Amino acid sequence: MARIGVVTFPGSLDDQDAARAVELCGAEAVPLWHGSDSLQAVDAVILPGGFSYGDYLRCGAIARFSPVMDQVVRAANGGMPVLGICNGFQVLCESHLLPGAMIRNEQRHFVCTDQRLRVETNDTTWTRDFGVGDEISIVLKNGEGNYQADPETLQRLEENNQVVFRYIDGNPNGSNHDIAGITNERGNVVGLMPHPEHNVEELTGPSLDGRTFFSSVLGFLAARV
Ligand SMILES: NC(=O)CC[C@H](N)C(=O)O
Repeated sequence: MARIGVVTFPGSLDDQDAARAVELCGAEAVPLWHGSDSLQAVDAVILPGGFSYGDYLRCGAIARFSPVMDQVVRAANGGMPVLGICNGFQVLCESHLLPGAMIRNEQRHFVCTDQRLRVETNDTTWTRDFGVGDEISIVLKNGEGNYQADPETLQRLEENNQVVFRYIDGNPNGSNHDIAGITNERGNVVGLMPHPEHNVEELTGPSLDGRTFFSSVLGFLAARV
């Protein structure tokens, strides 16, 4: 059975939900403490949502220096699948595994909503089971989700097909190019502001679109063995 590591930083909020989603989708969730310098032989890593280190400084700016992140960066650069959800996406940007940065939402309010997204590429480890152009609904809940990058970076992301998700039916936070999620050039590292781990069960609905992230990575790992 595939082993998916879920990192817990001080202030992580959604690590338990991410672990539950991993198990519902048929893998073993392996808890990884932020102070550990071992990834415990996991096959993939999820950096979950929350308020790591209390969101002091920019969100994710302190978590980046957690000992476990040295291992995550090394593994990601070696091709391991890594998914950063919301605060996890912020940590991936702060760690320079993904380009750009997040600033406060344009309207200066915390946003909590069922957000419509368009899938822009399925050429990543975490989106291979989606169709390009699929429109999905995933929970969005953050205060610092306004994705910013310089014009050259935005152009490179667009030209390389590294924009993975775009907000549709309105931009909720002012993100450049309506960007909700991006990937690295290799497609193994994906970060997004919405929370797929909250869209995996009928009970909490409204969609089950989050499951496709987990089926995607599990399919990738199964094909690799
Ligand atoms: N849900 C989250 O992960 C929130 C991330 C971060 N604390 C923010 O408000 O932007």
